[in-house]
Parts: sequence; structure tokens; C-alpha cells
Amino acid sequence: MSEPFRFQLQAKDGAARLGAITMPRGTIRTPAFMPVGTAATVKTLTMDQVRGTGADIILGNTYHLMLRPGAERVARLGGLHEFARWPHPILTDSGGFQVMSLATLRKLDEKGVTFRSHIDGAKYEMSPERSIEIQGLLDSDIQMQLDECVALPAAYAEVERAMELSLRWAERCRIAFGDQPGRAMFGIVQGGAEPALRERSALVLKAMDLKGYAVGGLAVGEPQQVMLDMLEVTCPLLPAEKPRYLMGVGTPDDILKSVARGIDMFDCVMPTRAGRHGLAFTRRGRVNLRNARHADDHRPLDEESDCPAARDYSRAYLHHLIRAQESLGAMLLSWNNIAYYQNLMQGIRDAIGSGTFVSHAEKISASWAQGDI
Ligand SMILES: Nc1ccc2nc(N)nc(O)c2c1
Repeated sequence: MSEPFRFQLQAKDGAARLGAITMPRGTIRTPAFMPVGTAATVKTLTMDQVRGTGADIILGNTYHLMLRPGAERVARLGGLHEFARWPHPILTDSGGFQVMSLATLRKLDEKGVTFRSHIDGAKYEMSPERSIEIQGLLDSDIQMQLDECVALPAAYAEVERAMELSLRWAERCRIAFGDQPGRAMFGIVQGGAEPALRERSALVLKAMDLKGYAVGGLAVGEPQQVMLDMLEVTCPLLPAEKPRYLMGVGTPDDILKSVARGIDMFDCVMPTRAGRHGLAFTRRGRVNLRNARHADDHRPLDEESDCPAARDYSRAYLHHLIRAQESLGAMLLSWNNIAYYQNLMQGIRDAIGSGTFVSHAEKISASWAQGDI
């Protein structure tokens, strides 16, 4: 087998990068958008639909799957790929972020996090070592270190404490992960909106020589400009030959601006969550299908799309389904939105490859300026 985990940089256009991550389960073309498959499902879609949109990799969540159906059970059933019928790469988040945002009665200390399940109140402990063990039981291809993400704005001392703890947990995860050919463990840069803390976090993680690096602690309530400023501080400090993953981002505009600052991988619930609430992303801007003005509109969302949800259904029908709270409405709009995001990424990859990323990004942004159409 050739190198079991290989990131090839294929082109650059300013700080934007075109690349590919080759793993045993497949190749991930970057810049990449990872549909979020939190509970072993990209909500409302079959994995064939997800694959058909062009997705190379999906995201799973340690926190949700350890609570239900349980990591050992998923392992007994052949791992997450077999369980969810997705034979391509999967990246799993480590759980800390979800514990802090979803669990109750949670406590965090040097050992790890202890919490009660938001599902049935059962008590759990999760150390860095247990998070890596769970991700291994899930048979995850790209595993994230356990970290502590601080909501912004936050005091410098609080951001520093969480960043230093995350560095100590990164080392414990690195040791627990060991050497697993064909799999990778990514570190997560923390440091809030503090350049000095971002720099320290990036440099200490770089010295660990990990397979890839996530930028965490962003998309947690800060203005977009603060997020972009932290990317300008962090990305140049990370090794150019390793993939960079901005966690939890974002809108199409966030993605364009973050690719321009050197990010290779993204994940966000935006396309699926917005779809379930009736919001469609299209090449000409966003369409809120809850709005009554669509009730008699026989046009599809995008007659030129290769996604049946965008091409074959009238806005009137989609409006009806959403207003009637029919599950087909959530499915069709989620499908449309994931396809939109994958087409956005393909356009970005093509533009970087042809050295036209800046003008491409301007054209895409201008197309949205038409607002709710
Ligand atoms: N905005 C986000 C989303 C997910 C995250 N996951 C981890 N593990 N850490 C973070 O800082 C995140 C931030």
C-alpha cells in the first residue's frame, strides 16, 4: 500500500490551496466540505444521496454515538462505515465540544470531562484516552483530539487555561492514538481571539508532527472578522504540507473567505439544519420556502442543477411540503443544500486549479447579493 495517509498540495492561488488527502477508504479532494452525520446519519438523507452530491467524507460525533447506540455496540456491528453504510472516509469529532454544548451537570478537569447524558441523564466520564478509544471503536478514519473550546468573548486567562489544557490533552491523545496506519489524528489549535495564544497553540501542536491540524475555538459567537483575523494569525504557523480543518464553519461566505486564508476542510450543520427549516441555498442566493410568495411558483430552485431536489420540484410544491411539515420537504431541501455546498466546493477547487480563485469568489458573492429570491 502506498503511504496510508497522504496529503498532496496540487496548486496554490494566493493562500488558497488545492489538494487531496489519500486514505485507504478513499480520496478527499480539498478544499472539502464534510456533511455532518452526527448520529450516524446526515439527517433525512440516504448515504447514496450524500455520495451523489459529491461528498468525499462525512463527519460523525463521538458524544452522540457513545450515548446512543454506544461505541462498543457500533464496534460489534462492524464499525460506523458498516453500520451507516458509508464506505468512504469518516472524520469524528472528539466529544468535548458537544459535551459542553449539550450535556448537563458537566464538569471539566485535568482528567477529562464528566457529564450526564442529555438523553437519559446517565453519568459518563470521558478522558482524552477514552475519546480516542471510542473513535477507534467507531473505526473512524480521522480522529480529533479531545479539547476544550471556550465560547467567545472570554477573558484572556480563561482562554489561556483552556488552550494549555487542550495542549496537554493533545499529547495524551497522541500517545493513546499511537501509530495506526491508514488512520490519522488531528490536533486542534485553540487560543480564542488572542494572537499570542493561537501562536503558542499552533507551534506546540506543530512540534508534535501530527497528520493534520484543526482550527478550533471559532464559530462560537464571534464576529466573522474576528474568525478571519485568527485564521490569518494561525494558518501561516501550521505546516504547509498538512491539511487544515476549520471546525464548525460555515456559511458559503465564511467558506470562501476561509479558503482564501488557507483552510482545506470544513464541516457545518448549516445546510442540513437550514434545509429542515425551509431555507434553500441556490446559485442566485437564499430562498426561504416558508414564504407564501412561493405558493404558486412553478419554477424549480435551479433548473440547471444536477441535483433532482433542485431541478425537478416546483417551489410551490416545496413551499407546500414545508408549510405542511411533511418530512419530504426537509429531505428535499437538505438534499438541495448539501448539493449546493458540494457544487460550491467543486467550483472553488476548479478556480484554485486555474488561478482564478479571487475573481471566482467575487462572482459567487455577487450572485448572492440578489438576496432572498
Ligand atoms: N465551532 C466548533 C465546532 C466544533 C468543535 N469541535 C471541537 N472538538 N473543538 C472546537 O473548538 C470546535 C469548534
